[in-house]
Amino acid sequence: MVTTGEQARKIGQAETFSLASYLQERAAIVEEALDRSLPIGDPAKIYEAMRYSLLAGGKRLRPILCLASCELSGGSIEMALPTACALEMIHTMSLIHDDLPAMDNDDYRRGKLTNHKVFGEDIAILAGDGLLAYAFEYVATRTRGVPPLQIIDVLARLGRTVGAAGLVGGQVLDLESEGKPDISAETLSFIHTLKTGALLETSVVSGAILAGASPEDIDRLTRYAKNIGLAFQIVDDVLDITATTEELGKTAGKDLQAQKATYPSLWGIEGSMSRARELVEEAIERLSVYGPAAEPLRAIARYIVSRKN
Ligand code: DMA
Ligand SMILES: C=C(C)CCOP(=O)(O)OP(=O)(O)O
Ligand SMILES: [Mg+2]
Ligand SMILES: [Mg+2]
Repeated sequence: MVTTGEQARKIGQAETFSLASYLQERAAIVEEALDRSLPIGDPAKIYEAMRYSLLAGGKRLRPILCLASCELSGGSIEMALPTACALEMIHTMSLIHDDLPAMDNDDYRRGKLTNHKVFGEDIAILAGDGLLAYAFEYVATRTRGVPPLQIIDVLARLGRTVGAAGLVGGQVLDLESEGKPDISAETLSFIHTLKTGALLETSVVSGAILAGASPEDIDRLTRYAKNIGLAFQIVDDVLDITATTEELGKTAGKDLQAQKATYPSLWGIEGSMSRARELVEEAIERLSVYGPAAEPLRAIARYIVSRKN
């Protein structure tokens, strides 16, 4: 059974749960923790490059999911905050590297020039490496109030998530699929699941593990997370076509330009959105046993399909 965290209970019982204020409040907690997590060291240049991208804004969805799932599972924000920061460090690394000329070659990210445009390709590669390594150090050295075996479990899952069995593997397949718009829906879902879904899934699951959730709860939350992970990337591909560069904070229309295999290239915009909505509805059904305490996770799932950036 799930022990409901005090905060999750309060939020769940509120008559009108406001996602906007919830996201704003949680993003502020994450923002402050990220700022504190990485002071400028020596050599200053690399720390500046790492901080430039880590603190460039963004929705902070992965850390917010981790905190929400930890609270739903009876844990506290404090327990999950180092892991939440680490998830954002890893995500930021993936964006810095994804934007490099050798990969997607993008000039803008989060409304600012990309890391390599400001610091050069050499430093951008190293800034990504630095963030990735620091993420693991940060979880290992800063997590408090959690049994060591649970911390090790989180570290192992982070490693698997970011490696060839996860994000890195997905990025390889994404690059290899360029110029092959006839790719199968199964292959495309597999690419999405690895390059984007894996980290979103680990964001949710790591929060539950830190809180000591039961295997049944971890299984339920994993199913929820797999669905929202895939839905997230489908919507990301749709937004690349329907949103403006200004809204996205990154150059719109890049997928078409690079002849990426995407959901809209296979199913069209409406077909893709209805698949994303279906996945989100299924994700929400998985949470029915939790009652009002899971309202934040339900609202985030809906937001994934309604978001504008
Ligand atoms: C963009 O993620 C990257 C992927 C994996 C599609 P995001 O929309 O969460 O970016 P941000 O962190 O800038 O909000
Ligand atoms: C998944 C990772 C690691 C980076 C972003 O993927 P995409 O290349 O599909 O997305 P954007 O650059 O459009 O954010
Ligand atoms: Mg890419
Ligand atoms: Mg890209």
